[in-house]
Amino acid sequence: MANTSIILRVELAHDQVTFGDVASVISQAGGDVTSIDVIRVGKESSVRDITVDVQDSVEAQVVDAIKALKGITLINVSDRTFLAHLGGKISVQPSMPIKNRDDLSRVYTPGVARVCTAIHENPKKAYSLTIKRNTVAVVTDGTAVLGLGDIGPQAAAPVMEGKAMLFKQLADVDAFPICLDTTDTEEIIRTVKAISPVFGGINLEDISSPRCFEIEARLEEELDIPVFHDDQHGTAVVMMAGILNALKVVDKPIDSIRVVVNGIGAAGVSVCKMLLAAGVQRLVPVDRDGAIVRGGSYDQPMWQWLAEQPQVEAVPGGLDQLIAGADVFIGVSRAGLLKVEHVKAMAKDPIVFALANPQPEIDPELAAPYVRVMATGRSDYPNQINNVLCFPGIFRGALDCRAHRINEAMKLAAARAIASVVSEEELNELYIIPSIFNDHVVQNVRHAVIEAAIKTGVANRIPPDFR
Ligand SMILES: NC(=O)c1ccc[n+]([C@@H]2O[C@H](COP(=O)([O-])OP(=O)(O)OC[C@H]3O[C@@H](n4cnc5c(N)ncnc54)[C@H](O)[C@@H]3O)[C@@H](O)[C@H]2O)c1
Ligand SMILES: O=C(O)C[C@H](O)C(=O)O
Ligand SMILES: [Mg+2]
Repeated sequence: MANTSIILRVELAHDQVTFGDVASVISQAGGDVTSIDVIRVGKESSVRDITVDVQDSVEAQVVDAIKALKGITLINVSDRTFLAHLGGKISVQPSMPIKNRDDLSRVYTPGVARVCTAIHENPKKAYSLTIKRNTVAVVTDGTAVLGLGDIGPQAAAPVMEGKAMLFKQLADVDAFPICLDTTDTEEIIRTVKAISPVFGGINLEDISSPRCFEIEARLEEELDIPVFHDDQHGTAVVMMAGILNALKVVDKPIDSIRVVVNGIGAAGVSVCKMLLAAGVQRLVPVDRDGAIVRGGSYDQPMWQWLAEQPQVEAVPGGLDQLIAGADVFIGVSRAGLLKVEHVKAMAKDPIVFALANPQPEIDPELAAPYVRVMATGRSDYPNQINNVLCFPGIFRGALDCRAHRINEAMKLAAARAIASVVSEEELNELYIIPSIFNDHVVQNVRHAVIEAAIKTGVANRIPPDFR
């Protein structure tokens, strides 16, 4: 289902094959030629780079078809996604060049010592005299990386580097990936606290549940900088923005809908909490062993909390039974768990948010004929519900007002701000959530978050545009 872009470097013997032959073989094998670069042209042969969009499932077929052509030598196949990762995706840039000894004695010893002393005497000066005011640590232990699961800290790094890129490009926040080689709750807490002095905020990422709940709660309590588990709250904020707008499209009030949430891990718990806070009256949380039911008894404290909420249904069962009659399905679980039969059994005008990455709970093309509003976490389909719509703006706002935490009011304000970027006139089934490239998203979220932080007393600084 996923598309990849590959670059084929080929040598064509002019007397045996034409470029037209190559293009038609590629298209017959299921590839789509998107660009051609001439690398070298000789009398007898030429070398070209052919960029081809292919579905993962037919990539090998396209390559084999090219190899089988007479007069073609396949020199190399490169995958543009891998090429984009060569050498990593971020680097550190100094804020000024060191051109002479004078510069050196200012940015380094002996000049730097006076600055160190100033911070030692007044630690708050770290915000004006170091990178602290604009720097966030993206911390993972590699245990719940996208929907890939426990792939370890080293393999998690490309995702964390990607988050750092997005922080910088979208909100000018300097973020740095910290991939920890431990899954021990206490050790993670100790380590994050120990590295925290240089950071203005901590973005926890892809740490599996239930450890993520305690890690976040303890760090929030023990640190005076904001700590935000993106998979929980970033996802819930963006989901809420999407639901607010999707409900307008189908014209159903929030207190009338029945919602099934599949996958009650880091993202799922936070999604459920936000839906309840927003007024959902009928909630069905489902995990791998079936529904978490009202009145049930669970070891996991967050599941136990859910079981005590009056809006959570008491009927046991699995997705197969419980999906019937649901107005909304929210998947934050794994690929392929929602079947077409499930969607067919939902209430009229179903809303399906299949948010597992990189593969959603249902292929949007399969679901399309039966859903009214469909959203996924991916950037290659309409309605991308991804926490990237939240984390850059929410941290931009929190850093700018030096909020010591990111509270519920700030999250709800962020959700409303994201939803409001789509105007009433623009709103439709295929456009319930703005694109991450819409400049208003980060600005609106920042503004709403600062306003909420000031109102709830967590801001330690009033930014100039709020004075
Ligand atoms: N679109 C987004 O912005 C976004 C954000 C966060 C997470 N996600 C996606 O959501 C998924 C979960 O992420 P997480 O961080 O919460 O991970 P997690 O490991 O904390 O939670 C996953 C949960 O799914 C449950 N699960 C597994 N198999 C199941 C099944 N067959 N039926 C029902 N539940 C099942 C697990 O028991 C667990 O509770 C991942 O695919 C991730 O990529 C998407
Ligand atoms: O990384 C993403 O694209 C979203 C989310 O944080 C996830 O874990 O899937
Ligand atoms: Mg994540």
